[in-house]
Amino acid sequence: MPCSVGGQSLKIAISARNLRKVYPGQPPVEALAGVDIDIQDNEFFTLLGPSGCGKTTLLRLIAGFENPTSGSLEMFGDSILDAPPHKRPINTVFQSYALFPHMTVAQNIGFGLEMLGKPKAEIAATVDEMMALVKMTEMADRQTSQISGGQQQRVALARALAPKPKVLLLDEPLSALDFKLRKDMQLELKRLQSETGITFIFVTHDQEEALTMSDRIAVMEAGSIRQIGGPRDIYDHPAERFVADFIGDTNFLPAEIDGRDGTTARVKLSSGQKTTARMQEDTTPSGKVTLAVRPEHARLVGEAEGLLKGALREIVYFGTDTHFHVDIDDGTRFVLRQQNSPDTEAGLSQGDRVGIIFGDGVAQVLRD
Ligand SMILES: Nc1ncnc2c1ncn2[C@@H]1O[C@H](COP(=O)(O)OP(=O)(O)OP(=O)(O)O)[C@@H](O)[C@H]1O
Repeated sequence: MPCSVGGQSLKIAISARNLRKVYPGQPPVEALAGVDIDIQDNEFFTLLGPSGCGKTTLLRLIAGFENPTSGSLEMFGDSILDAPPHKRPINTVFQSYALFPHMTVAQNIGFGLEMLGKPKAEIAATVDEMMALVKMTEMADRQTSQISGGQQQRVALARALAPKPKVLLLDEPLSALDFKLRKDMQLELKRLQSETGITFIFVTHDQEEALTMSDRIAVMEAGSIRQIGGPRDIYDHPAERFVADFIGDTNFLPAEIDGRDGTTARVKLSSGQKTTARMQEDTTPSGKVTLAVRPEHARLVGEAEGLLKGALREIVYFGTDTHFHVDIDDGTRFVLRQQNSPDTEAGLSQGDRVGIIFGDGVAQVLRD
């Protein structure tokens, strides 16, 4: 199913409409509550959300390990609901790599191809290609019980990529790795995706991981998708309180809508000062609203210049940056994060009256 974004024709790899999954039980669990999603061919797409929000269920429906209760699910324009898992050009990498410990690296990578009955020469060529791709050629003859966790992860990836699936599903594949290895593998996965051109659908509950790796992110909560967008879009312009809260730290401010021009709203803050804020195209807020402002997007100034005014409550030094906690006069707490330089904090102490400013369009109007 082609569609057009910015004049470019894009193919949709996976498309779901009103996809529901209810697990039977007492009471039944609605794991997906009507999901609409279009995942483009060749993109690194991430499903992000807290534990139990339905990420794995959505992957399992796409893979064919579960059937939906209702709704449609298409791959490149054709329904896949009647296709069993092995007939879908989709492969999955799980959190537990599920490698065969008594087989070598090369045998593990070639195993799926052998099951598919591919000719020996083709298997050998693909295994070589995959080992080079994940940089494991030198370990071809090692048993997978004799390699490290990070290397096992590479082998699991190579094995999943070997049959050249059109879509690769990755269910928290980095969560068993330590911090440093995880960082390295994040970059590695991104490289693998762009080199192979395969659509990656990646599941994580780690917001930083999602922001680092993804072309687009779907933020999920309680079986629903709350927002889909690029990392910057999701971070700088969260559409609702859940997204703003789940991804990074945010200040929430009461305000009143004073007019609108497209996606720009004129707003009046509790101090009576006016500024402009961004809003989603599909919302029509009026009257009292809540704004979100990231701590690093605001600056401390003298009280007279402030859009908001208040008293400095706490100064917390973090090495690279300092957090300033301000009790605003309307009773709310505002936290600012400023990068440290030799003159940061100069002359400021607890109890001082201060002003807070942020640029036009920096604040985001949240959906109710
Ligand atoms: N086989 C099942 N039978 C009954 N309920 C299930 C089953 N699998 C998942 N659930 C429930 O469905 C909801 C969604 O689960 P799912 O595993 O999709 O969430 P998740 O976002 O992947 O969570 P996590 O990050 O913890 O893996 C949860 O409430 C879970 O308890």
